[in-house]
Amino acid sequence: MAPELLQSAMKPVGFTKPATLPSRAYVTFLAGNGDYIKGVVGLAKGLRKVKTAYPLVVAVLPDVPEEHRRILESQGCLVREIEPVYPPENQTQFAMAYYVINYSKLRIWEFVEYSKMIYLDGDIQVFENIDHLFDLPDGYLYAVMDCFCEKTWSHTAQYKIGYCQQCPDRVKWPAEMGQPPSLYFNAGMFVFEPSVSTYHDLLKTVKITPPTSFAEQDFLNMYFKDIYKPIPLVYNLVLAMLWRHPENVELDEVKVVHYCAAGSKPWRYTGKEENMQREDIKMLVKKWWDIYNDESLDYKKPAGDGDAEPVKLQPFIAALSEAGALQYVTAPSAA
Ligand SMILES: O=c1ccn([C@@H]2O[C@H](COP(=O)(O)OP(=O)(O)O)[C@@H](O)[C@H]2O)c(=O)[nH]1
Ligand SMILES: OC[C@H]1O[C@H](O[C@@H]2[C@@H](O)[C@H](O)[C@@H](O)[C@H](O)[C@@H]2O)[C@H](O)[C@@H](O)[C@H]1O
Ligand SMILES: [Mn+2]
Repeated sequence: MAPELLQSAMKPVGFTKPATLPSRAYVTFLAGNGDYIKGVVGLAKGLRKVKTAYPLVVAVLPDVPEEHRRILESQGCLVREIEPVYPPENQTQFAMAYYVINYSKLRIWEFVEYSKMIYLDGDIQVFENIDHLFDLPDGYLYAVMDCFCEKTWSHTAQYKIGYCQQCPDRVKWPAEMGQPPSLYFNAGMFVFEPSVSTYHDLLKTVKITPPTSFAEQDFLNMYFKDIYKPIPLVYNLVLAMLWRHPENVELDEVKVVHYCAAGSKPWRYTGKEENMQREDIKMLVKKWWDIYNDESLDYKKPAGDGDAEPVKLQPFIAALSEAGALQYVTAPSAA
C-alpha cells in the first residue's frame, strides 16, 4: 500500500454512523406549558429503566416552551414540533374540554422515517420492557380495550344500560338495540405504522367527521375499526379497571399503567378524588415518583456521541512498528 495511502488510513477517520435511522420508536404527545412535561420526563426515564432499544419521540405543539423542549432533549428525547389539528366546528361537549387538543395526536402518522411506532400518552408509565410489541405483524393497529363504566361515559347508550365490553355477559347488549358496539380501544397507547397515505386520509376524514365526546379516541376507533386488534390489558392498565373490573386485572402482571382516572396524574396527585385513597393507587403513584426522582435514570450523553468515532488503530500501528514502519502522526482526537 503506497505510503500516503497508509498515512491516511491511520488517521482516526470521521467514522460516520450508518445512515440508517432506527425504523422503530416510541412516540408521545405534549401540548401547552403546564405540568404534563413531568409526565413525559417520567415516561422517558421509565423507558430507560426497562432498557428499551428504541428512542422516544415527543411530538410537541407550538405552545410547548423552549425550556420544556430543552428539558426533554436533556432526557434523550427526540423533540418534533407538529401543527395542531382541529376538529370541525362543533357544539359537542367533550368529556374533558381540553380533549380538543388531542386531535393533534394524528400528526404522528406522518413520522414515516419510522416503520413502526408505539404511541404512549404522557400520563403513562412503562414498568416492564414492551419492545416485543414492535414485532407484531404489520397491517393492524394494536391497543387495549377501554372500559365504559366511568362517569365520563354517562352520555353513552352502553353506560345507560350498564353494558361494558370488559364484561359483556354482566349486562348483555339487548337484541332490540341491534349489534353491540364494535370493540373499542383506549387511545392512550397503541402500536401503529406511520404512513403518508393514511396520514392524509386521516386529516381529510377528520375534517368531515362530527366530533364526539372522546374526541380523537372516538375518531381513531371509527377510522381503524376494521384493522384494530385488541392486546392484553397488561399493556395499558386504564386505572378504572381496578375498581370496575378487578376480576380482569392481575396487578403483578401489568407492564404499562395509564394514570387516566380523575385525580390519578402522579405529578398532581392529592389523594382527594374518588378511589384515590386505594392502596393500589397509592402504590402505583409512588412507583411513578420513584422513577421520576431517580437521578440514576437521567439521560447521560454517551462519550463522543455524535462525533466522529476514531477507528481503533492501536493493533494496526503495533503491527506496522514491528515492520519498521514509516514515521506517522495521528490526527488530534475529535473529542
Ligand atoms: O394539557 C395537556 C393535556 C394533554 N396532553 C397530552 O395529551 C395526552 C392525552 O390527555 P390525557 O392523558 O390527559 O387524557 P386521559 O388519558 O386522561 O383521558 C396526555 O397524556 C398528554 O400526552 C398534554 O400534553 N397537555
Ligand atoms: O381525548 C380523549 C382521551 O380519551 C381517553 O381517555 C379517557 C378514556 O380512557 C376513558 O375510558 C376514561 O374513562 C377516561 O377517564 C379517560 O380520560 C384516552 O386515554 C386519552 O388518550 C384521550 O384519547
Ligand atoms: Mn392519558
